[in-house]
Amino acid sequence: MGGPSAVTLLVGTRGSALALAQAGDIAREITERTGVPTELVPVTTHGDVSRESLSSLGGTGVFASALREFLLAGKCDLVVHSMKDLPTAPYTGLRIGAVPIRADARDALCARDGLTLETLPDGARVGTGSPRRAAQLAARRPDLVIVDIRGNVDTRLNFVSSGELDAVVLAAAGLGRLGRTERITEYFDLESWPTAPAQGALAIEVRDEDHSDALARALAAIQDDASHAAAAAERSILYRLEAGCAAPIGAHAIVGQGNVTLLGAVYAPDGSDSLALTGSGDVVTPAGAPETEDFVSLSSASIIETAEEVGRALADELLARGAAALAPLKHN
Ligand SMILES: NCc1[nH]cc(CCC(=O)O)c1CC(=O)O
Repeated sequence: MGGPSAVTLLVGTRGSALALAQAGDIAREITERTGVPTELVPVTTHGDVSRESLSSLGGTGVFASALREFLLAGKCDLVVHSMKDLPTAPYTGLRIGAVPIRADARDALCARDGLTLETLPDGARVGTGSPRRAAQLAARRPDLVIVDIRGNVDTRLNFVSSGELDAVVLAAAGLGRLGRTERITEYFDLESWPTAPAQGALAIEVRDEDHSDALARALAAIQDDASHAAAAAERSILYRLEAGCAAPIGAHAIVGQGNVTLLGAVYAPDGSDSLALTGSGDVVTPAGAPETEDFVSLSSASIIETAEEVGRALADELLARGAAALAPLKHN
């Protein structure tokens, strides 16, 4: 075997413009920070080619499974997922090796003529494929006509340019990665409009047993503990509720020095009711330990575990207060 300089890390990604943009960013960052060469390997998934709505596809895992099989088969060394599209159940043989610094977690309105949610005319047509966004829209503006749409980011923006819809709601992160933020007419703040668990975060998935030196250096170079812990806290709500990425659930975590705070909200699909709770916990790190590589990974694991515990406790509280009666939570 050659040394790390003889290895090229193969980065598996979906073939959509958004997936290629984010995987390209990660591949470039790995090479810049470690000197390890990287190469993108696009894989087509059922979620990319299907014209069915996200809710009818079932949501959970339609984008992830082809990539995961590709990785397990050894056809690439790591895959880049939008973390919000990644099912929360552990996948045998794979693990999340790193979560890089999270992008903007907010949702954004892209409306015609600079309109905002408040200034859209009565009965305006607003597109989204997400039951959570539909519920949040209906809660604020019951008069809106919510249209179930699918397609990649540019396809959805085109519904507005063509005049077919008055507005669409999209993730600010995706718009940013594609250089489309000039289409945003309003950002929704996370306290009143929490978004999908882990929205804006990427998950780098690797094979459990792959401990190659080049891969370990790549993962360490892009890992961001606070982003990982925040996304993990939000996702553990979904995991505990046995819900999928299509469930009408919003979450927003903030991981600061020594503390994690978490907001979780469950919506009735028609927006008529919702339940929002907050929780928090102290982040435990082994105090005074030297900053060795072992210390870094030990402290990551401990921050992430604490964050997940906060998410589980919040999910239990949501259930105790009737979340399951508000919305269909369990994925199929
Ligand atoms: N559901 C599709 C999807 N998956 C990831 C993103 C981009 C945002 C992100 O990386 O979290 C989007 C588009 C959107 O929701 O507007």
